[in-house]
Amino acid sequence: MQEILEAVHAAARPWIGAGAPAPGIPALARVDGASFGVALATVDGAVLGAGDWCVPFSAQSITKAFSLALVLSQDGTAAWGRVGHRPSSHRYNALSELEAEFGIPRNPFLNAGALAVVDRLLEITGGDACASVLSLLRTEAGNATIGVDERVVADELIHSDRNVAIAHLMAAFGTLRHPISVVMEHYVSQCGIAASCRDLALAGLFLARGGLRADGSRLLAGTDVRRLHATLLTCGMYGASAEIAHRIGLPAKSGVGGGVLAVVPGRGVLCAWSPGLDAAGNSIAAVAALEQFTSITGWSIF
Ligand SMILES: NC(=O)CC[C@H](N)C(=O)O
Repeated sequence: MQEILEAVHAAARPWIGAGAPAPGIPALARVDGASFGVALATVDGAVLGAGDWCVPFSAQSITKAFSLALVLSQDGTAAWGRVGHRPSSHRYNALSELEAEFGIPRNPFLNAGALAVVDRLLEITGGDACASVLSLLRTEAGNATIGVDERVVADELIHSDRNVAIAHLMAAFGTLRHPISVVMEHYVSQCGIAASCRDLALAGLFLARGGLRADGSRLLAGTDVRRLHATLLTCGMYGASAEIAHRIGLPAKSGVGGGVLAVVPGRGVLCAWSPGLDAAGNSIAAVAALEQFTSITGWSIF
């Protein structure tokens, strides 16, 4: 497997540096565009990687899968009453679809959907939404040093007009229960969590284990894991989700920090990272790496 990850790194090399950093978060644009890492954590306890696989980067929207898992663990099927599970062809921070659909976000991985999930998580945790996501990541990854990059958070709060507009629109429709400033603070802090490919692959293993955490306790029921996987496959890579399903064939979640997390149910979790993004907001080199990995190994849900 180590050789395969090295081959994946080599195959991704022509794509490293391609694309652009996320617009509107200057701290992300300062990350070295030549960075690349890929990690694999397996259900039988192996964790390995290539390139910058132990370097922390801004997890951004990858954290949306973890906050959703926490809400699903509490609410189960009822979670889907506040947020849909249909794909969107709009950008992750679009407003028009939300207005047309009466303030109910299409899916939990759009910014609107993630704000609705954070709003519910604030209720569940008694106001500690971001801390609960951080704690889940730290415990599952076995790394207490995973933290929030406050420079990224500060930059994002300065450039948050669009997300604040989304929150106001949802508040106008009655979708949010907490003050907009509180929801925004927790959402942006959650997005600002910095973790490495290694950390994220380990932290996501409960998805590959059918909902079981590292200590053997159950985080999610089987039905909720299945629904989370289906939503990742169809919505996790934004407007490019169908294209990515075609290329990689795994439930996956990207973030504008350049990371992509992909789950191989029953086998393990992959995380690839490289900062350059395509127009949909997905890392070009990370997607190329995951495509190469599934082509070599045949690990796919199809
Ligand atoms: N796609 C992403 O990773 C978007 C997250 C980013 N923090 C935002 O709100 O715009």
